[in-house]
This record gives sequence, C-alpha cells and structure tokens, in this order.
Amino acid sequence: MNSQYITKATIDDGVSYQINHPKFSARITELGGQLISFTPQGKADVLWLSDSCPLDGSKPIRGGAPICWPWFGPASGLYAGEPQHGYARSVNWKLEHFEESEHAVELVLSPQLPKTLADSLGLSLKMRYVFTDNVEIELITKNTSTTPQKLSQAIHTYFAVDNIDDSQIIGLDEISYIDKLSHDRKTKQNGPVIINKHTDRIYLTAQDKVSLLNSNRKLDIVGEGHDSVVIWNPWQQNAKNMTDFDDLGYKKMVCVEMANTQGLVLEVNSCHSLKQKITLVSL
Ligand SMILES: O=P(O)(O)OC[C@H]1O[C@@H](O)[C@H](O)[C@@H](O)[C@@H]1O
Repeated sequence: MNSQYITKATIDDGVSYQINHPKFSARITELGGQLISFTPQGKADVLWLSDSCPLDGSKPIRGGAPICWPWFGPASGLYAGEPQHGYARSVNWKLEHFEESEHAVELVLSPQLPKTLADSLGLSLKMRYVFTDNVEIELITKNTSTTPQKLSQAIHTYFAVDNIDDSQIIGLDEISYIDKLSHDRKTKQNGPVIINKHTDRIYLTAQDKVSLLNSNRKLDIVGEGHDSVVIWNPWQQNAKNMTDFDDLGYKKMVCVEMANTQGLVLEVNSCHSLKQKITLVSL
C-alpha cells in the first residue's frame, strides 16, 4: 500500500496492518479491525494480548481492544443464541481511508457484515483510530433503518500491567456498579478498584476519565459517549478454563471498557460516537 508508515502483511496466519511511526508502533488485525498492540516510542506495549489465542480468524482475538457491537454481553430477544458481544469482533474489517503525517496517523475501517445481517440490524458501523504518542479509538454507529434502534456496545480494552497485585484503578470512587458475579447486585465503590479475585463489574457512569496505575506507569483512559465503565479480570481458575487465555495471563491484564449498557436508542438517520483515548503518563 502507498504509505510511508503502514504495511499490510500476513503475520501469525492473520492479516494485519502494522504501523511503524517515529512516535509509536501499532498493529491492527483485519479480523475485528482490532488494535492488538500500541507501543509509544521507547515504552512497553500498553495492551495485553494472549499468547494462547490464534490470530487466524478461527475465533475472536483475546486481547488488544476488541469491539462489542451491536450488543454487549449475551445476545437476547430477537438475537438470542447469537454470539456473546455481537458480530464486530468476528468479521473482517476493511480499511476505508487513512491519513498520515510526521505527527499522527489516522485510519478509518468498517466491518464487512453480510448485507442481509446489516439490513436486519438497521445499523452501520465505522471505526476511527487516531495515533500519536497516544491513541484514540472511536466507534461511530449510524441508524440506517426507518425506526429507532436500540444498541449496546463496548471498547473492550485489555490493558497490560506488570503485576495485577500492584495495580489499581482510580476515578470510580463512590460510583454504583452492577456486580455480575453477585446476581447483578448494586454496590457502591469505596476507594480505588483493586483486583484480587474474579471481577466482572459494570460501573454506571459517564465519568470521562479513569486511570490505571501499576508499579511503573500510569495510563489515563478517557471516554466519551459512554454510560458505563466495565472492569473485568477472569482470575486464575477462569483463565485456566479458557483455551484462548494464558494460564497466568490474569496477572498481566485488566480490562477497562468504555461501554453503553443502559439502553442507548439511536433515532432514524442519527449517529452515535463512542470514544476511548489512552494516554501513557509515566510515573
Ligand atoms: O469471553 P468473552 O466473550 O470475550 O467475554 C469476556 C468478558 O467480557 C466482559 O466485558 C464481560 O463483562 C464478562 O462477563 C465476559 O466474561
């Protein structure tokens, strides 16, 4: 392709866009249009990727920033029985457009959903990545049908940490969350979020910024257009039970997801933008 920084290549049996830029390097897979690596120049990768997960398209990629769309969690209603977290992470995405300069690289991709499926959903989706020494991921959904459409979604980012025992998430103090592991009981957060067991929580907030601190770095995670922040770590036994999750991977990651889980409705012809911006702030 005619780019100074982007190359398209087959790596590990899957097609990826590799971006090598003076300010960062990044990799986006065709499967899921998924960012699986983002490394600001001279720093360690901000994202976690399971070594046990194939990248050949046989299953969604476990790591990086998968997209849950047009629903988050198990499918229900008309779509009962369809894949958990929707279709976006299981189809190939097409690179529609890119722009690049010595300061930044921007890419726009769209999922290649079968036409009958896209028509029945009544929604279209585009993703925009803007990279500099930070990365902004934007999901833009449009209602292409003639009736209002309900939607849920998440940017399901797996963040790398040196050691989960030394990590904490700040910015969610006093916020109510649904504990999915406790019959959806509503609880209020008290202080920073510490992960020391299986954790699966939906914080009911449009709070714009949370930070992930671990031994040697701080990441600011800024959202826009969300109504929830989801925190997930499968912990030891569940990691073992998942064939695509490294047994000890739970010590090296935590998912912090900007999401809409509370019944977002898109009016006819209108668009919704969900963003997650990730900035590495070294301590
Ligand atoms: O295994 P999956 O489908 O990628 O989902 C992983 C997790 O994703 C989280 O966002 C959900 O809250 C969890 O309930 C779920 O287990």
